[in-house]
Amino acid sequence: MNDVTQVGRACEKFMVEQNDLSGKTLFVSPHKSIIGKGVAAQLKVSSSAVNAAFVTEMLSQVEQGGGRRMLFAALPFDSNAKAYIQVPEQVMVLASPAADFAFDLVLPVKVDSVVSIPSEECYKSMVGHALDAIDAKSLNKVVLSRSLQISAQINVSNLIKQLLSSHAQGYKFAFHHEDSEGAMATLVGASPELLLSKNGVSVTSNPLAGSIPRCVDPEEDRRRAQNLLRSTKDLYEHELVVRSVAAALAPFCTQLSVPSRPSLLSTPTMWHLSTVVEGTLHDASTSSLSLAQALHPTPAVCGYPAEAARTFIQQHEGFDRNLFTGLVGWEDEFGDGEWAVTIRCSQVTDDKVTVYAGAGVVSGSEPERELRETQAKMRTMLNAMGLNEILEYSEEAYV
Ligand SMILES: C=C(O[C@@H]1C=C(C(=O)O)C=C[C@H]1O)C(=O)O
Repeated sequence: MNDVTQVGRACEKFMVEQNDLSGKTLFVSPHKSIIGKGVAAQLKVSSSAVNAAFVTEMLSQVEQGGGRRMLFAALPFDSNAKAYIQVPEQVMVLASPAADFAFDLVLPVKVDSVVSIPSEECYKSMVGHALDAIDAKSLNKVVLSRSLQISAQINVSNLIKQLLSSHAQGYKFAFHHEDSEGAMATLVGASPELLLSKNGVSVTSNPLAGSIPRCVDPEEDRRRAQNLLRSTKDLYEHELVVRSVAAALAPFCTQLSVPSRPSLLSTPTMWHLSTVVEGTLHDASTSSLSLAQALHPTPAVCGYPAEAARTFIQQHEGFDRNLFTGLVGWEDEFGDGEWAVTIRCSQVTDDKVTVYAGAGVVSGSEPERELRETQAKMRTMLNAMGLNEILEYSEEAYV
């Protein structure tokens, strides 16, 4: 693989110099940027058919310029839905750009219509139903989401540049694919959540759960963060996720380190409870994607118990999550790779963009606050598109 340090800030230069990033596949983590040009092979298959042997076979069949052979993939929330795999003709591995370069972008975007599916009122009543199911002991946690379907023409290249310049941390991605209606689409996002990374025998997962929107007033912002760290409801919501991640990784590991308390992680719009789980694999050849699939969907995006939560989501959400709350990332021919949870993202087509967000519901959750949480999470994408005015947002809910 290219020496990331030698390449230095070449990626930043690359990003700035390119007028159009829209044709390229990107996965930019805090450490390195993987950029794919051209398409040597691509597949759209049922997610349940994707496994390590499948990926090895696909990589072995293509010619690829660059160092190690690599592929990108995006897998859906639902294992019966389609997964997308793409082997680029050429791959560049570069240092990640510092997020302090500015773009004079975001031209006004003309919005023809905005529809929330489900509507905000329906979202709140769905949270109410979930609380009834939790009271009745049918489940402990369910993550409920909604989508904003916006008729507008979004410049994907500008959107990616905005996300790169405003999110130094986290995982920025752009993945081009043919959507369920056969239209060209791009999954674009800046996810704060690492499902799994694997390098040799080392594995890391960084589940997030338990969240509160940030505040422009620094004192209030700090107060919210401290309240989150002490919130029994959020600590419980978080613990369910960490337990499940640790249990899924344990069979593959000789050693696993799981901190006993979460720490805080921030994005420009949110505070999250965060735990970094680190392990050592029995077998260095276990592929990153197969490990990521063993974890997915964690209770951070589905719920607990998983089956009851999945059924609740199918019966109530009323829209197709598709790649939202799935996973996106890359893997090389040795099985090393990085997989982010596809949250804080949008699906962009020629004339439409869909923005998604969800929130975990446990005993003690309140419908209005969960709705506010989805609004704050949607701001990651809306701000980057220059559509900050679309949602009415009230700070009052947190005073
Ligand atoms: C579902 C989303 O986020 C997930 C839910 C979280 C929560 O409920 O606290 C936090 C991080 C994510 O795991 C989203 O951002 O849309």
